[in-house]
Amino acid sequence: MTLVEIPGSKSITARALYLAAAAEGVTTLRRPLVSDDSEGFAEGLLTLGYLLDRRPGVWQVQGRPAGPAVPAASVYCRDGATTARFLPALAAAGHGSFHFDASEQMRRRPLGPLTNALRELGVELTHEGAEGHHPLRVEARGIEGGKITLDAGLSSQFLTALLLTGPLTRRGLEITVTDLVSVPYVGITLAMMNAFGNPAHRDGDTFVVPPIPYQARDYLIEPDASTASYVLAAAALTGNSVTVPGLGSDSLQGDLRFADVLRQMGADVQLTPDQVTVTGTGRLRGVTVNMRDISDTVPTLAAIAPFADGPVRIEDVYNIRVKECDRLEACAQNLRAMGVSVLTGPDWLEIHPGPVRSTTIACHGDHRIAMSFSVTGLRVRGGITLDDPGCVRKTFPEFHRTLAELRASWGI
Ligand SMILES: O=C(O)C1=C[C@@H](OP(=O)(O)O)[C@@H](O)[C@H](O)C1
Ligand SMILES: C=C(OP(=O)(O)O)C(=O)O
Repeated sequence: MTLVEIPGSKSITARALYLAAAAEGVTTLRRPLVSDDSEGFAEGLLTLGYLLDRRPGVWQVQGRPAGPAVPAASVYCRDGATTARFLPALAAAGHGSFHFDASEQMRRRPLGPLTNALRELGVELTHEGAEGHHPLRVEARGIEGGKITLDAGLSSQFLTALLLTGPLTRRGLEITVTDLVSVPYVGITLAMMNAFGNPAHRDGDTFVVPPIPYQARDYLIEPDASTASYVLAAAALTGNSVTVPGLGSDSLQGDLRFADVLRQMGADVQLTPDQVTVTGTGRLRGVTVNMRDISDTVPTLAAIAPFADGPVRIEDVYNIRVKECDRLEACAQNLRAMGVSVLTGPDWLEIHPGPVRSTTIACHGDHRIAMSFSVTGLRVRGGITLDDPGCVRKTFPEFHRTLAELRASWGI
């Protein structure tokens, strides 16, 4: 059995930073993720005038329930959709003139349902380029609050941004969703809002957020379940064993359900409240899985699928086409380049077992494509080459070292 320390959850770090910034008092965050996404989020807060002290393993944030501490700022959100979607909503609840922009990759990703909802709430917001995309300008004068409807069928982050902002409005928010993907991420949002003192809750298709202020606290960030998927998949694929401490049945993260997919495929999975162990059994069965709730792990499953004993069909994942890249096409393209037979539809892909040959993976600047196909490389003669190995910095800067250490401990 090999113990692997996985860095903190990107989603929980982003929410914790938002909640800490909006709370009354000083919050201490323990084991935050240190990566391009979370540093981009923290630097966005610094640009908005919040006070942050970042030491190894412990970040402290001085909360400001009134909103940004500066009258004007220009925030660069890098590639991070949590930064690019949560911070404009935070700024809108304050007072001042705020400009937001992001990388080319992030500029292409949708924002419209969120910015339309903010406008519906009375926020003066203009898109400077394409409508519904970064860059944008927010003239913030606080938010009164009230009832809105939202289409979160392309991204749950639109809903999370509004939920997090609800307690900063004067009357609170009632948000009715007409569609919603990535539901477990909304569960993380509500659980963390509750942990910071706001009793936000879901009532059918409506989310209710009373205008009750957040309170600062001490908060421990769990390891990232999507990041863990690579080492868990590596164990299942190579017949080895991996334990991830700090991530077990007590986790807030839906992506830990990826371990259930590995179990369904034949791996041995042991889950305790605070750790998960996956052991490969030498057998990987073909499966059909609906991954709407856990779509960040689609590339991980696609990457081990050719070694299953039957087709692997992944369904209901339309929104992976609007992630860092069109992940459905990127998975299919790279698998085909390795000689694997793949069928795709608007929201599904089906991968057929067969021999896999060495190739250069087109990462499309997407950390998950790079990390997933690095796992495939463990079973390919000659390995695989990545055209952009550095893109893993978005969520897991130490990925290549961690994988090399695993290989060394397993002798492969
Ligand atoms: O709220 C979050 O932290 C996230 C929600 C999910 O996005 P979508 O809701 O866009 O699917 C997920 O893919 C992303 O990595 C992180
Ligand atoms: C989709 C992802 O990131 P985000 O949407 O937060 O940029 C991801 O990390 O897989």
